[in-house]
Amino acid sequence: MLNSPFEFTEFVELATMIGVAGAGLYILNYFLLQIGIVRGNGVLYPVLVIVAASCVLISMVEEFNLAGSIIQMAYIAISVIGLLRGYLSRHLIRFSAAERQFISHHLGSLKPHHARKLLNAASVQEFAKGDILIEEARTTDFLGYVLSGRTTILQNGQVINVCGSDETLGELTFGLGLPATATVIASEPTTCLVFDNFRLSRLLRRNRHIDDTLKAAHFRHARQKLLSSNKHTLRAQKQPVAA
Ligand SMILES: Nc1ncnc2c1ncn2[C@@H]1O[C@@H]2COP(=O)(O)O[C@H]2[C@H]1O
Repeated sequence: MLNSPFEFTEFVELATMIGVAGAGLYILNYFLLQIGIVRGNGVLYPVLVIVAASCVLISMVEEFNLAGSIIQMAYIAISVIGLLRGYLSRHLIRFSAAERQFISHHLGSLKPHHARKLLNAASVQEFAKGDILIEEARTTDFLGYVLSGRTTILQNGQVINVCGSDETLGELTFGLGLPATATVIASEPTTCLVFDNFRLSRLLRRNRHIDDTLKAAHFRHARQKLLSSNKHTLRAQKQPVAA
């Protein structure tokens, strides 16, 4: 209880200062969001909103305002929901064995909740020996990661390379929108993680970080393929020509 008018005035001043600090925090937080320093779906933004709203709410003890209190309590509740949702999506994520194989080879740096979003656009598909996965010169919508099996890469009907497990196929057309550089045929029963082009493109448009990580993985992979293709060419050149 406040015993004297002096203490009451001090309390009012303290409450006002807390309210002003809360207002300042609201403005700062919003400014940081707009200039891209904090992310709306990160942890810092809702935490600062909770602190700011609590400060403004405390300042209303001195002069109650129903509409203002409702707004502050709603901000706190919505931020807590956002934090809970983020926590659950980060900690209750499961991956199948096939998905873990893909992540460990391609997306080691991607956070699990981002990897989950990416893999929600993929499904496991089986291909029989002789199935054509990609046709040269066509604008294919096949983007796949080989989980097991073997594929032959042909250009103008000539074998230029072979690709097996842990290799990606169709990444050039997917990234550039240009016709496929080669034909890809399953040379034995092959299992792939195949991405749904539409869902994946929509996700990458919305999430720059996943887009950058996937592109970097494709770029690294293209280098590996170039090296293996060069080896394949050198081996073919060393083979004696049949008389
Ligand atoms: N020399 C090569 N070695 C391995 N894979 C290749 C080679 N050339 C093309 N490819 C793959 O075959 C795919 C054909 O479609 P894309 O051009 O989209 O992407 C190509 C690569 O994934």
